[in-house]
Amino acid sequence: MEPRNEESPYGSRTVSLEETERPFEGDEKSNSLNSSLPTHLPCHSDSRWSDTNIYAAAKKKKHQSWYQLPNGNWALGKILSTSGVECVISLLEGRVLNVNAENLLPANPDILDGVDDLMQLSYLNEPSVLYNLQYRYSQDMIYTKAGPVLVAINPFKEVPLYGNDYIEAYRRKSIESPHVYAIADTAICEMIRDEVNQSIIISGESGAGKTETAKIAMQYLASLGGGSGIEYEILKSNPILEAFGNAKTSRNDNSSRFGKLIEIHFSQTGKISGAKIQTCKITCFDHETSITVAFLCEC
Ligand SMILES: Nc1ncnc2c1ncn2[C@@H]1O[C@H](COP(=O)(O)OP(=O)(O)OP(=O)(O)O)[C@@H](O)[C@H]1O
Repeated sequence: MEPRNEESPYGSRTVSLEETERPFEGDEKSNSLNSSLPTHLPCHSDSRWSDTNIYAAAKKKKHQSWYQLPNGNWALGKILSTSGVECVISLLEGRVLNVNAENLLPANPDILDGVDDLMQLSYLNEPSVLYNLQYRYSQDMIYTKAGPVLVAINPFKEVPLYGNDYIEAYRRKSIESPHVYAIADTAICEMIRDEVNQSIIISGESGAGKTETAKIAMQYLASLGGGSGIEYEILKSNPILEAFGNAKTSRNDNSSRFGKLIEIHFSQTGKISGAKIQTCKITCFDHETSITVAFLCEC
């Protein structure tokens, strides 16, 4: 997460809260997001976000809204009334607050809960994105698209999303859910169709799951075969490299202490014909690593 933007309308403003005894009538969306959201959320004062202003949203339809609590968490609530810049909002947890409208962001209708592409959200603001990712994650849907980008959330447990059946289904395109297999498949198809080299960039903070994601993508590419068993040699190089270059850190028991650039070469027929793995030193910032593993699929 990026540090809080001090110029954000939500960052430095002191919010006065007036709680009343008004009972809350309940609502559909879970309020579990409130406690689990990070306390330091980046906010946007950019004009791009001005169309998400609560006035516009509240006037169009009586949407639920996100209210950023003074501790930085987002809480879902329903606007009861607006007067000038002030709004009365009823939070799911039961509190009714008198808040500045600029501290509110519109929430999406329930029908958009859990959409598999964030681009489908009517309101693409931060709490809505986080809510959608959390909603999917709670159902073991760890992959979500953000247009052409795949967002992967580390499940820290086995999820039944991998293996030959899934690989076959993604190859036949009988599954459309976002997945690393789908990304690898697109790269292969576009490489063959356009005869242009493809790259898959995997980035994230330490422990985010980059190395595992890279292995999953390689598993898919290896399933395309190479004829000489080269694809299995590529996969088997992982534990050897990890034995030399990984170490336990406070964030990850199996943390890569080097960056990796893996080139996979393909024949004209789309079979793996070779590979080259380059390692590079990673830069550490405050004991964190943010490395990028890049795949180059070359024909
Ligand atoms: N898709 C996944 N399914 C199950 N567990 C996962 C998955 N991705 C990551 N993990 C778990 O998270 C741990 C950390 O993942 P990984 O080593 O890939 O992180 P990383 O981003 O490469 O970290 P570093 O930058 O420190 O090397 C793995 O050892 C594994 O236990």
